[in-house]
Amino acid sequence: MKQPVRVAVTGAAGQIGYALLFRIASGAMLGDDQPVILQLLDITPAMDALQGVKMELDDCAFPLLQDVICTDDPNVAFKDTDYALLVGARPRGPGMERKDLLEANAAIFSVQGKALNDNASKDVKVLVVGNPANTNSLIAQRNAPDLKPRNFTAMTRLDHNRAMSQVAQKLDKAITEVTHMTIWGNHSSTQYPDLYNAKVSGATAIDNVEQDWFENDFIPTVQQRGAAIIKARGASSAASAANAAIGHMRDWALGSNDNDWVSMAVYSDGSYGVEKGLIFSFPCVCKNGDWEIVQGLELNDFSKDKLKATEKELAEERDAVSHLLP
Ligand SMILES: NC(=O)C1=CN([C@@H]2O[C@H](COP(=O)(O)OP(=O)(O)OC[C@H]3O[C@@H](n4cnc5c(N)ncnc54)[C@H](O)[C@@H]3O)[C@@H](O)[C@H]2O)C=CC1
Ligand SMILES: O=C([O-])CC(=O)C(=O)O
Repeated sequence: MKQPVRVAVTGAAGQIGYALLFRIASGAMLGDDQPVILQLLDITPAMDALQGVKMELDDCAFPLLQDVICTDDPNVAFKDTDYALLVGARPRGPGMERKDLLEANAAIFSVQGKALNDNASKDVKVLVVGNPANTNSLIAQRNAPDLKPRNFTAMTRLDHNRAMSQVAQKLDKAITEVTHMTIWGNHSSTQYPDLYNAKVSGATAIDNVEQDWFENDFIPTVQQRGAAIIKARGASSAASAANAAIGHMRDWALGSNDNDWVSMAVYSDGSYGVEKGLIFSFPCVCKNGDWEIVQGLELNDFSKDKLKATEKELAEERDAVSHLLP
């Protein structure tokens, strides 16, 4: 039997939390031989609701779940944690862009970055889900000087999965036929879902769809999918977001599929000309508990323009929170 690992989840009493915790406890994230201790953080007024979630976790009698800690103190939630899923943040409503949440949410991530720095395992793997996810991840990273910058990531896996699904449905193919998808940049309406490098049944995806569909249907559909869900459901995506978080962490911890890659917003090392230090979504492969940016992909002028636009937005978001970046 492996030693248990500690998994901190913030915003654990919220709607993504409700779709996420049971899957972590079941082994879907870290494997069905890996015992877990859940360390759940929410704000003080949510403690009753969080206790209710803990009661339900208990009532599942998950063999891998060794303990559940519920707290409103980030220093307790992040104590010795090996994985941290930072979900707790306000969601947007209709008519808002995700960056409109910066003012409400940014401060949360400076506090939590410091608490991670002071309490977490030095190898903690951090995934930021709360929006605007890339910039919140940057804030947490910059407030955690003793941790490795590459251990702070943000979630674009949901966009990646959305893009795969759009292509599969358009071409009437099984989802497993769609590979090598890339979301470049920000988890926002400037993100660039790239079909020049994606493949369908091994062939270049862009060659199998009309240019007009790619530019005027596919790209805006993927960019605006979060807003479409808010409009339809009256609440932002939750189960699909939790599913993407499971996929992101599972691949990072256990390795991504051979002969494919995944999209992860990670600390830019300057690859593809992207400003160093931004948390930017790239194509990544994961092995041995680490990620690496896929190098050498071709970017034509169209793609380069799209990368520049989303990079510019990320730089603007960063500048807007400079007071939180030590
Ligand atoms: N990156 C992505 O692909 C996606 C990101 N999101 C974002 O995830 C976030 C959470 O969404 P939902 O679960 O639907 O929201 P929710 O409102 O249902 O839950 C958020 C939870 O966070 C808690 N919270 C607020 N401040 C906190 C703090 N300082 N510390 C700990 N907990 C805190 C709240 O009390 C609440 O329980 C939102 O910002 C949303 O926009 C949602 C979908 C996809
Ligand atoms: O759109 C939102 O605000 C929630 C989210 O990030 C998504 O569904 O991609």
